[in-house]
Amino acid sequence: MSISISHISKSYKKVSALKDISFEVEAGELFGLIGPDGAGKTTLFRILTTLLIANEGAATVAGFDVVADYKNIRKSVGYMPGKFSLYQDLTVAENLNFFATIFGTTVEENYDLIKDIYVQIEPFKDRRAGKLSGGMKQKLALCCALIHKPKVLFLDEPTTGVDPVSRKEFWEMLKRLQLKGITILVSTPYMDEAALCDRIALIQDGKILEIDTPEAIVRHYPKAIYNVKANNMYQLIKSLNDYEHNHSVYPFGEYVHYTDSRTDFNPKELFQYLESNNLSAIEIEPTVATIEDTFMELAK
Ligand SMILES: Nc1ncnc2c1ncn2[C@@H]1O[C@H](COP(=O)(O)OP(=O)(O)OP(=O)(O)O)[C@@H](O)[C@H]1O
Repeated sequence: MSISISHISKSYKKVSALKDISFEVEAGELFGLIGPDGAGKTTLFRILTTLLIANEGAATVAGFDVVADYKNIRKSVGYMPGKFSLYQDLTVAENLNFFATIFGTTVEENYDLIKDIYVQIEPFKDRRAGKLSGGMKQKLALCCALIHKPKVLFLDEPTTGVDPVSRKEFWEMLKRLQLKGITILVSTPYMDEAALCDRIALIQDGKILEIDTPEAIVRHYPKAIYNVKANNMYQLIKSLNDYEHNHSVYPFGEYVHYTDSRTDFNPKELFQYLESNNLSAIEIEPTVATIEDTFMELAK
């Protein structure tokens, strides 16, 4: 077991950020914490990386208790916070050397681990970190979090604000790091990234809604789901929301995802209803649920 969290709660005065959270992450797992802004992801990361103390509960990381053994945890984990936290006035190379030095190691000693990532930012090694693009900053931050060869890597929303190509590359890098035996806990508000994890925990308002593999989470979706389209998106959503039999309605790309409250739902009936609401070019097709659908259903 690489991370074990048992009944953790944390409040900031009146705000209850985490409410009785428990789950475990296996050694070598790529585990995703999926939830919207304010769900409590950063608070949990800060507790696990010993920067914050929980009000209740206990947790261990790499076998060490987050309170009693905090010094050992700091040596064994890498943490990439959500906000860029490297030294903006130091160059790429200086930042990396700095982090290696404070962990009592050298860039050369662990170069193998970061090589794949570092070669991409090496052409800019003399550029100040503050002057890098978003994707470059993210790669440098990842190199700095890895430079002491951590057993467990914590990545808090590493792809927020990063372009789609860099996001894809980043996840490919994570998969390669996982193959090197590093346990990874990564948080993201992007549901498409959830599918790339071995297991995920869906979190909202400080509570875990479900924990499972992405495939199983989608399989547990309880309803038949439909892609609905028409000539006027705004009017379509309004009409569906007004439809007395709707169970859920929300925009999903160019479609609206619709579920019906009845077990004997007939799409033709809905078609006629939409027509009577002056909509045209209507399409109603069954579709498969995504993690986002499951999240919306559980969060209802
Ligand atoms: N230092 C603080 N003082 C008061 N409230 C806080 C503090 N830090 C976080 N909170 C509140 O705790 C809740 C959880 O915040 P947290 O930052 O852990 O969520 P998050 O899932 O990481 O979201 P985000 O991506 O917005 O940071 C939110 O309601 C937030 O406003």
